[in-house]
Amino acid sequence: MATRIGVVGAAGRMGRMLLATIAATPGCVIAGGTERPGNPALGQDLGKLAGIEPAGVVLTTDSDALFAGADAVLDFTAPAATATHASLAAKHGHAHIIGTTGLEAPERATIEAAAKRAPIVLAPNMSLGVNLAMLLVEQMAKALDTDWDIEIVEMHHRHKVDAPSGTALGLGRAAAKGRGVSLDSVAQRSRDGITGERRKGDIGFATLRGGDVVGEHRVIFAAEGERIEIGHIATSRAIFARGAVKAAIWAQGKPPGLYAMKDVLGL
Ligand SMILES: NC(=O)C1=CN([C@@H]2O[C@H](COP(=O)(O)OP(=O)(O)OC[C@H]3O[C@@H](n4cnc5c(N)ncnc54)[C@H](O)[C@@H]3O)[C@@H](O)[C@H]2O)C=CC1
Ligand SMILES: O=C(O)C1=N[C@H](C(=O)O)C[C@H](O)C1
Repeated sequence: MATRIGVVGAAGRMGRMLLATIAATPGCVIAGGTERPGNPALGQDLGKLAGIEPAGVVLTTDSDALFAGADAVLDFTAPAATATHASLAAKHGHAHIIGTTGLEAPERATIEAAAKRAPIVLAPNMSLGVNLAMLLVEQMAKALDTDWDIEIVEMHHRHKVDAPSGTALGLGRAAAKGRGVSLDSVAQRSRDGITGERRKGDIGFATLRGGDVVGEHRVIFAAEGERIEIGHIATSRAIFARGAVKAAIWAQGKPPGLYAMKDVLGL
């Protein structure tokens, strides 16, 4: 039996890439796709929307029906929409794969509650490279003391609405974990004006936005006389889409729970 995978936010940048990736993955079929009311692509064939062969399923606004009929739903939308979708996943007990970033405490709480009734994979970055980098950053932060200043630089396309990126914050959480502290207690999310000297142990973030940059991240460990850098450059959204489809297949038959990409990738 094929794995039936749906996509919410199917007309978005990631949505279209996800549709094409599902169609190209052996053993998977497009179960459906949804968008917000008023989206000009509503009623279009999902294959056509993704620039591939017709899929015989059209774009609708009915996310409830999508969660009812799909084995897994991929969600790269926006925080409020993702919280609503998590409740639908809980209602139907079907897998929910969440890539949406910019989630705040209320949306996270809804997702955690939903994960008691459905398997949910939540990851700010679904690429193998970034998830490996997160593990390396944790190990490095554990090995290096606070004489090594940690700074995280990211750059994304001009349309991105949240900052710092979910991945940058994830890398920051990995570094904080390595140091045995909470990120909230050491994060410097931006700097401006007379900031005073750098506080020892802080983890700093710098955000760049421009053009069509898919996603670039650099974690810098800077000490007196030397510097170590771990970087990742995404040149195609296909890396995120492949990770999401892998997560959807992996989640089949898993008990309800909140999972991370490192569970999916076995890292
Ligand atoms: N975890 C990961 O690996 C990655 C995460 N992202 C994240 O995914 C999200 C989306 O990114 P993009 O595709 O670039 O944005 P986008 O703006 O191109 O697409 C989002 C789509 O979701 C739709 N949407 C919003 N509310 C909806 C609702 N209630 N029902 C159905 N559709 C709805 C929008 O109309 C839009 O088409 C962002 O939070 C981004 O940071 C992006 C790439 C990789
Ligand atoms: O908005 C994007 O495009 C991306 N968002 C994710 C993030 O916030 O980290 C992942 C990726 O870098 C692309």
